[in-house]
Amino acid sequence: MMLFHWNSKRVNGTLLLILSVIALGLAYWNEGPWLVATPMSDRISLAIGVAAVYLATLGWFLASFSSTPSKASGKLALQARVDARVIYATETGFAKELSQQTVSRLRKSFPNLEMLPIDAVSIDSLANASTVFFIASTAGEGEPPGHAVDFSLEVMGRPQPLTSLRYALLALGDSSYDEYCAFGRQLDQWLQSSGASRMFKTIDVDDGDDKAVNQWFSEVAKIHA
Ligand SMILES: Cc1cc2nc3c(=O)[nH]c(=O)nc-3n(C[C@H](O)[C@H](O)[C@H](O)COP(=O)(O)O)c2cc1C
Repeated sequence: MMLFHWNSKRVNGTLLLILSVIALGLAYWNEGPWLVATPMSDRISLAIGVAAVYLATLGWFLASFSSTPSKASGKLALQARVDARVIYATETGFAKELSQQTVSRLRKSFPNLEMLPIDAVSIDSLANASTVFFIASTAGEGEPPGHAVDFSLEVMGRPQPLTSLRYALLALGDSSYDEYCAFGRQLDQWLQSSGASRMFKTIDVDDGDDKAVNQWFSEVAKIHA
């Protein structure tokens, strides 16, 4: 379900709309020729008063939508912000196995971490996630695993708005194939073109290489909500 979020654009837009309605109302009220003269001092005081009320209202409005959450709502807000996932794309199961191990190592830092196969991921759920750990293998001749084909065509078909997403990627492959880690690389490129930020350099795993897998776990251990 999409929730309505008050961001600065919406706040500014709402204020502009309110001010435009007020301006139209005042224009109607002031029909007839406009008086061009130096305002009297009581008018100047009134204008300063109105400006002060406007600024105070604006300050209150912005503060109420962007301030630190109260204790009661803090837990909920934190959970919404730290929406972390481990997403895997696998042909023969290795990426899923590594995902399970990744989840158990990250559980303390990300209590609400979710593990998902890539075919269960929509662009909305990615855009709403703060942190994603991808583990993706390559199949065929440089192709995505079978359950990742729809995602690669439909979601990765063009850059998406993922600027608030940070990610890490473990690309599984075998350098004896011409298209080494091709799907992992496509995924990485697409995430970059979508504005997501890489938390650390993408790690390639050549034919299950333990050293690369251990490097992944040590990098992952440094990541916190
Ligand atoms: C039929 C087949 C095709 C593969 N094609 C590629 C490939 O094109 N490029 C590559 O880097 N690795 C390729 N691999 C290697 C796998 O990506 C690698 O073994 C990986 O660890 C498998 O992970 P998974 O079990 O999660 O699918 C292929 C493996 C198989 C069995």
